[in-house]
Amino acid sequence: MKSDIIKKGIERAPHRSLFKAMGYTDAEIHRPLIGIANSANSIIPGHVHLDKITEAVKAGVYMAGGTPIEFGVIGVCDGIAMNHIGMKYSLGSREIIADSIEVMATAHAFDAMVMVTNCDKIVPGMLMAAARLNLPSIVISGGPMLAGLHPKKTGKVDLISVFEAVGAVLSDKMTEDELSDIEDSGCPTCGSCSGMFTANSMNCLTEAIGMGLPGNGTIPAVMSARIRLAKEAGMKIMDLWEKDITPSKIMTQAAFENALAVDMALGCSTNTVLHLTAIAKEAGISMDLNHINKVSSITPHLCSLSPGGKDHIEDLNRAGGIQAVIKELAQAGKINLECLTVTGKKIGENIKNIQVLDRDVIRPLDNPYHKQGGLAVLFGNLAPEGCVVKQSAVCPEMMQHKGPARVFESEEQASKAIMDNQINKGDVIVIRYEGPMGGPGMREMLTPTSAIAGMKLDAHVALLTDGRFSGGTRGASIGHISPEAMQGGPIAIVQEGDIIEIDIPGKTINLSLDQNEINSRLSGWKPPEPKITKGYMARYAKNVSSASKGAVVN
Ligand SMILES: CC(C)(O)[C@@H](O)C(=O)O
Ligand SMILES: [Mg+2]
Repeated sequence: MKSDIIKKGIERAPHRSLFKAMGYTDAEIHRPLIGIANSANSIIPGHVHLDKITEAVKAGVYMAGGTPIEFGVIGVCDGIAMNHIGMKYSLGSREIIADSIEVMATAHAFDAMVMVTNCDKIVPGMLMAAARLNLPSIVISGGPMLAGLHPKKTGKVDLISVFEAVGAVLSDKMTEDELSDIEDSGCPTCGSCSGMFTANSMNCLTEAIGMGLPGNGTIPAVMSARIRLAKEAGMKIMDLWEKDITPSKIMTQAAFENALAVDMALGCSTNTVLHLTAIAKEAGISMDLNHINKVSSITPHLCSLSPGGKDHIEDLNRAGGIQAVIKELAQAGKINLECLTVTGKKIGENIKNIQVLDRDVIRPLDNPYHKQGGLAVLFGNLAPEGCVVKQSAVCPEMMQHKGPARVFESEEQASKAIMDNQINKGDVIVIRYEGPMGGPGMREMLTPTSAIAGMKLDAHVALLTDGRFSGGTRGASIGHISPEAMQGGPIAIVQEGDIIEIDIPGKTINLSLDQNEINSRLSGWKPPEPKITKGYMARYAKNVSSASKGAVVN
């Protein structure tokens, strides 16, 4: 047993004595030690109940003959960090999460791991740790929040309704009283925000890649089935430990392909591109942006989920969840059924008796919501290394667009201009120096994109940035422009009024300037002073890679 190194033999009496100080019995010490990475806190709605999930996981581990050992993991609420300096610290928390789990598992010689997670950076951080440590591991999420019901109108509301309502109030399309109704009803329970935003995107892909049990992506946080799933995760980890089923046997190249196909069918967050790339790197697998277009071109978009569509994760769960989406894709040969999963079985066996239960929530492949998948990667003289858009949430009018650049050096400047009604129909808003190095931290910008949607400008205005977006962002919002401005990418030399041409079906994004002009402007460019000069983000900015490589810290 790996943990023998801390508990076996005469020399380890002091170590055992320390375990005994905590109340562990000899019997418990002699069993496999299962590290439980618990990211509970009282600042993320998706994490407030994770102590309950952890308790259930521990019960499962005990039932199956192991000893659970819990430790804490940090987590940022992107919603609360949104639109201020706090968001600069969010993406980088992913690496702290991965590193801190590596430290805890290695220092204490755990035999296997259960990762208790839910929200945006905690899921990928934990998957990165799982790949790096390569100990038998299961990821169990706290589950999605239910959608809210508007108290006075028919229809569902969610966190994005609240963000968009702000834009509606500022453009006199809604009263403050109605905003307050939506504020009170948009987030009705604990759990990760209820649409196909980043947290749920990553929880669903965890299931698709084989690292979460069936149901992990979609069973709502408030359902008792979620507690039962957590107990099963606790029991199952003992099975994986006995059979030595490690992440490297699950997160293979083929498993990443499966995850990408599910990503395209669901219409996941643009952030999945960053996170899958970063997890693949830890797993020793290469994932380049061109590949996303290849998968997207052959994988239809089957589910119409918020922010682009009408449904929420609770509807997807009712329709059969991720296993049903996998089944639908598998019937057309778009899934590798041989991939091993944390059930201890192959995907093909997991989906044997699965059925799609609602054909409007999970459409058949021959009648999809869109012929292509949720994401597109565009290339051109403005983004030589690529940029990402959630094409399934772009209005048809904006799939091809040409307009004058409106240039802003930060999210704050752009948000102010939008809220002060200084943006005209046809404009292409450019927000730069918000990249991984320049931000630093590649802020997610839900406030300006939601204001545009709430003001009903999303059929007329595009927004480009070297920063990133929320999974809740809709409209022609094109992020991750690489190389970023701070690294001398061409986005740095765009001037007010330059014409920008966007062609999402053609996968191109270009500045209507000849290359000599671009080169001459670039030769006069100098990087601005860093905005954060001390602490974690100053160190992060020095070491972070381009968004096109997953914004990983090398
Ligand atoms: C606040 C949200 C909705 O979680 C957002 O941060 C996302 O990325 O989806
Ligand atoms: Mg987010």
